[in-house]
Formats: sequence, C-alpha cells, structure tokens
Amino acid sequence: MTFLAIDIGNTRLKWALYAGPRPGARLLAHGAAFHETIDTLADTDWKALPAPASMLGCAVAGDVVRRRTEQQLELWDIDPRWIVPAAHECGVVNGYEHPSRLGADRWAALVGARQRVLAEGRPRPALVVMVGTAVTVDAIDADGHFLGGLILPGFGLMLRALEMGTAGLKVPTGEVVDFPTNTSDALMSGGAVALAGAVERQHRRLLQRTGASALLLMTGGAAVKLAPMVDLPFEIVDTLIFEGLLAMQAHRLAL
Ligand SMILES: Nc1ncnc2c1ncn2[C@@H]1O[C@H](COP(=O)(O)OP(=O)(O)O)[C@@H](O)[C@H]1O
Ligand SMILES: CC(C)(COP(=O)(O)O)[C@@H](O)C(=O)NCCC(=O)O
Ligand SMILES: [K+]
Repeated sequence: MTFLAIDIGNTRLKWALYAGPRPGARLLAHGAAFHETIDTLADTDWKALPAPASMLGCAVAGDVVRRRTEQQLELWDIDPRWIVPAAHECGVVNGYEHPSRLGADRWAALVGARQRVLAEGRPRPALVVMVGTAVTVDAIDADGHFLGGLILPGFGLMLRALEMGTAGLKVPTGEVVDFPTNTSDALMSGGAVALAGAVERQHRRLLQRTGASALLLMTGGAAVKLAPMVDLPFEIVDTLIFEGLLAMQAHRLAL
C-alpha cells in the first residue's frame, strides 16, 4: 500500500515514497527536481521505484507545472490527487478569510505541525516557518486554530529585487554579520535579519496572543540557512509537508 507524497513549490518539486498512507509510515525513497527536470522523472528517479498505490500532493507552482507532473505520474496506475485547503481538516481549523486561497503547501505543513504537537501529548501553539522561494511564517494555537501568517520574499527573491531595482547592487554572495562593512555582507545580512526578525516577532506575538511559548518548526530548501539566525529554540523538519499529506491521506482513506 505504498503512498507517494508530492510538494510542487515555485523552485522545486519534492517527492517522498512511504510504506503506507498513515502517519509514521516508513520513508522508502525521496528526492527533488527543479522545474526544468520534472519531465524526466518517469525515466530517471521514479523509474525503478515500487509502484505507489496512491498519491496526494500540494501544488502552488501553477497549472502547467502540475500537468507536467501528472504526465510523469502516468508511469503508474494511480489517480493524481491535489489538496485544496478546507475550512478544517485533521484537527486544524483554517482561519483564512477564504480558506481555499491559502497556499496548499502551507495547509499541509500546518496539518503536519499539528500532528507533531499532538504527538508531544501536551497541546501548545506552533509557529511554522517555510523557507523556499518565498518564506511563510504561520501561527497555529494550542487548539489547532490557524490564526494567520506572513508571506515574505525568500533569500533569492530579495537579492534579485535589490539587484533589479538599483544601479549599484550587483555583488557576489556575502556573509551574515551583525554590522556589515561591505555591500555583499550588507545584502546577505539584510535579507537574513529581515527573515529572522519576522520569525522572532511572530513568535512573540503568538506568545502574547496565547500565553504559551510556541513550538518553532522550520522546513524548506533554505531552512538550514535561516534557522541558525533565529534566536529561539527550533526544530528543522524536512518532511513537515509530507507528514501533513500522510495524515490527510490516512483520513481520506478512512472515510
Ligand atoms: N541544494 C539546493 N537546491 C535547491 N535550492 C536550494 C538548495 N540549497 C538551498 N536552496 C534554497 O532553497 C530554495 C528552494 O527551496 P524549496 O523548498 O525547494 O522551494 P520551493 O518550495 O519554493 O520550490 C531556493 O530558493 C534556494 O534559496
Ligand atoms: C506563499 C507561496 C507563494 C509559497 O510558495 P513557495 O515558496 O513554497 O514556492 C504559496 O504558498 C502560495 O502561492 N500561496 C497562495 C497565497 C496564500 O497563501 O495566501
Ligand atoms: K514550499
């Protein structure tokens, strides 16, 4: 009863094959593909995989990329299924004004985070930070209510925006330092501090709102770059979105 989870972001498609569609299932294989290489998956990474019995995915990169992914999925006899954020699912209540307009990747990660909080035995709020093309900072209270979240440009987008909008900012990658004394370091540190500051501020706001210190979970391709900058205890969970998809699929199959 193998299960394939897919997360199509604006930079890369991430996939993971699990032994079954249930939380805690064994991870059998995983990988990532930049958009340009999605069309080769059936002939490369996916070719030798055991055929999944089902799949569930989240896709925020647009219909074209999703359809190209579905073509690769024709390798197997499975129906492609993509989540649409609901008003509530798997113990999470969606506080978005229009629940379905929330990014599907954010919804899956929130469900994954809620699973982790519940597994700890003592419910507490969580702050879910995804560091990909964009960065999202999403707050969920101890009862599983998604309160709302921020969307910021990721490291790459910030640098590109500064480069495009100015004449004098075209410099090699710098280091993150407290008081930069050259343009490269000033740019790199500016982006990192903006993101770290947003995370710390939302963590504080969530403490003020709920009276409890939130579990800080970070995920995404550039989480390792941001996490050490944040002056708070954190956990990096590369599989957070997949954990949400596992819970959702288990729930769907049980209905
Ligand atoms: N080896 C890597 N491959 C791809 N992206 C990486 C890598 N290391 C760091 N990154 C960063 O991670 C971001 C992509 O992360 P990812 O979670 O795949 O984004 P998305 O979900 O938006 O596609 C890139 O913008 C880049 O800044
Ligand atoms: C915020 C995002 C662009 C993040 O995308 P990513 O960085 O993972 O590629 C994506 O979740 C999205 O398109 N969301 C829809 C708008 C919203 O969540 O309000
Ligand atoms: K993502």
